[in-house]
Amino acid sequence: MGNETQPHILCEDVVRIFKGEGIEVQALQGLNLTVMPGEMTAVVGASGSGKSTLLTILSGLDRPSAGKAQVAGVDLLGLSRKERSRYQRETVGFIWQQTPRNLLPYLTAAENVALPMAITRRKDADTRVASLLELAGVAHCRNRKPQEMSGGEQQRVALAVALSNEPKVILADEPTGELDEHTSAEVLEAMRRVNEELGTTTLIVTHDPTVSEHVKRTVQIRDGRCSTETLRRTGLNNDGDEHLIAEEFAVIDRVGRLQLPQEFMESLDMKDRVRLGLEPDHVRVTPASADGSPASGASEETR
Ligand SMILES: Nc1ncnc2c1ncn2[C@@H]1O[C@H](COP(=O)(O)OP(=O)(O)OP(=O)(O)O)[C@@H](O)[C@H]1O
Repeated sequence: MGNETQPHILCEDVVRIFKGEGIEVQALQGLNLTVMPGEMTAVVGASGSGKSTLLTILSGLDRPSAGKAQVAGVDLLGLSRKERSRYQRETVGFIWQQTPRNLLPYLTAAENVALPMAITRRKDADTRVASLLELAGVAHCRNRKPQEMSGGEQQRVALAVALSNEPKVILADEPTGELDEHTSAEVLEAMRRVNEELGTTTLIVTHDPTVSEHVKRTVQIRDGRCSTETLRRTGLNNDGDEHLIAEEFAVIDRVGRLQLPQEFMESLDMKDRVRLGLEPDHVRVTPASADGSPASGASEETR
């Protein structure tokens, strides 16, 4: 399994620039992301924020213009063609939004799950097919072809397919994008169960904010960078009952850059420059007026 104290997903200052006729789009603008082994993380963001670009890079289908991207110790910048197909077959498993991309229409669920193992010549394929379909909650679909299954069942079979060669990391691109809320919840629940039982590191990229309710960690991507993170954990209230606690954090990178929430900036009319003050246990950020003097109501730093 390699060194499990190393991140399973590591992006450092990842930049992806698309150049067209006279225009240049910076889809990723120095993105930093670390996902440790066994974590299940959702990356959420508005349309155009760079989510698909990130997933395409992590899946080995595209390369960053600059920066470092590693998955399970594999450096995605320097992959040869052969190494890339091995990476895609054995190191990562994929679930795409469009079910035809996940499953072959003329094969049954069991045959779809067995197919990647035929390529890697696994000897335990039969028992794995049964146990993975069971784990994904679709054992009853074993002999059905995709068109004989609901959208949610197809995505859960896709999860079993993605797991067939025991990947270290599952990458899912909008896996619930074409499903209603109830069916989405079933698919996400299956993903959570797999993550808990097999410990497979899971990254879900989505614009659907309800996905956050099913994972412990949600990273918000804005303008091609990770801006905030929400961590969820269970805690006890005064009556001793368990309840969910969600805490939002700003992301700070290795050189100290962080993004202030838009609403904070608007509320205090912060633009162009701010004053920073180091306090014993926090850093103070104070708006400055255009000429550099403190904005009205803001206190001057005492020396
Ligand atoms: N091949 C490409 N050529 C030019 N620009 C691109 C290309 N792919 C993505 N972009 C641009 O990069 C930015 C990020 O796109 P990306 O698809 O990663 O966003 P997204 O968050 O996945 O959006 P959505 O949720 O709509 O899929 C957008 O401005 C997009 O127009």
